[in-house]
Amino acid sequence: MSQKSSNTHIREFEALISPVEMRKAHPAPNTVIDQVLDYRSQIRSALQGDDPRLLVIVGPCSFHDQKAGLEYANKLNKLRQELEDKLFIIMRVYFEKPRTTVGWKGLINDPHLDDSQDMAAGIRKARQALISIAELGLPAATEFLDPIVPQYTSDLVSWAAIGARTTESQTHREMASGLSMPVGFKNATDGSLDIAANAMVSAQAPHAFLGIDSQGHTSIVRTKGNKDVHIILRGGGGQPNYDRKSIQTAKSLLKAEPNARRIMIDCSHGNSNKDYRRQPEVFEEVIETINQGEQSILGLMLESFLVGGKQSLDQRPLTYGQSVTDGCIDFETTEALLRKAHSSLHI
Ligand SMILES: O=C[C@H](O)[C@H](O)COP(=O)(O)O
Ligand SMILES: C=C(OP(=O)(O)O)C(=O)O
Repeated sequence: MSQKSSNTHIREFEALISPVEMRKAHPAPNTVIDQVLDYRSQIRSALQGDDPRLLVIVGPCSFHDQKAGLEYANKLNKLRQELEDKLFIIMRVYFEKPRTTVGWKGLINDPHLDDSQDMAAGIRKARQALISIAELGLPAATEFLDPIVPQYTSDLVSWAAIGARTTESQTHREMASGLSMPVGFKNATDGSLDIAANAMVSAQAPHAFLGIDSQGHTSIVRTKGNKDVHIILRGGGGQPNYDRKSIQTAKSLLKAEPNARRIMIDCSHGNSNKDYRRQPEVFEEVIETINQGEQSILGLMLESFLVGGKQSLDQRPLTYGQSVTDGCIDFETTEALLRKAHSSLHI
């Protein structure tokens, strides 16, 4: 009898409902879709230098709790409406966490936070959260990690990131070339910018790759290429890269069109040396750089939640509104920072 030679390390396969069935069960109202399309086109204008407002991608490191996430979204949305003449505020609604080794992989992978990995519920919860946030009128930003996921959620996303751990991956560049929204590529965790610059070239080109269609059928996915791409400077290798010299280095590497704004600065991660309390000083220094005439900066990213810091998932009960992944600044600090930037920005 011949021995089985494939799937020897697979425990089980569990079928998932198709993207079209999921979208039917949790439909996005037409008004919401129109708004997503409008937000994407406003981000494109900012990328091209036609809209001078500063993008601020702000919100929890990971979205783990519907109630706290929506409370945060409500507060942020009020601030967004107040400051929208100078700041284009978009909420970080991150459902997928790429880990350095192992750890909780986000709401889509493990929505019950107990290693049961009920991804069917995870995708459903993610979609429900995105609909609720969109219904407030607040644009959503997310990181796409698993190339299957966009078929389930991307209709509700205005801006997407490819993370530092996947920017060099061909699979992620191919996915980005087919995404419908502007995409930012992080520099590598060791600080190198080349992989992000290469990702931007790759994602602008058409590709063909294997994926699923809206019916869930395995398909050859042929993309048109996505011109709406930029770099995200997140620091790395023990060094920050939000200073003027690093911005000049990124500019010469990218050789961007004269008016384009193709650089976003992440105030967290390597730029804060993973100390969330340092995010405000990074943010304020970049605002100062912009006020001194630097025109290539599209926006800033902040990790922020209701309560400052982070907590371990081993701790129960969990503290309401506090990050279960990277440390975040609290909402009060975030609000003060954004108000100050709004009054000091010369745009
Ligand atoms: O933004 C989140 C984390 O920095 C990223 O997912 C890596 O986390 P880890 O190093 O704790 O695994
Ligand atoms: C994982 C993230 O960042 P990075 O890819 O820069 O580590 C993130 O922004 O959540």
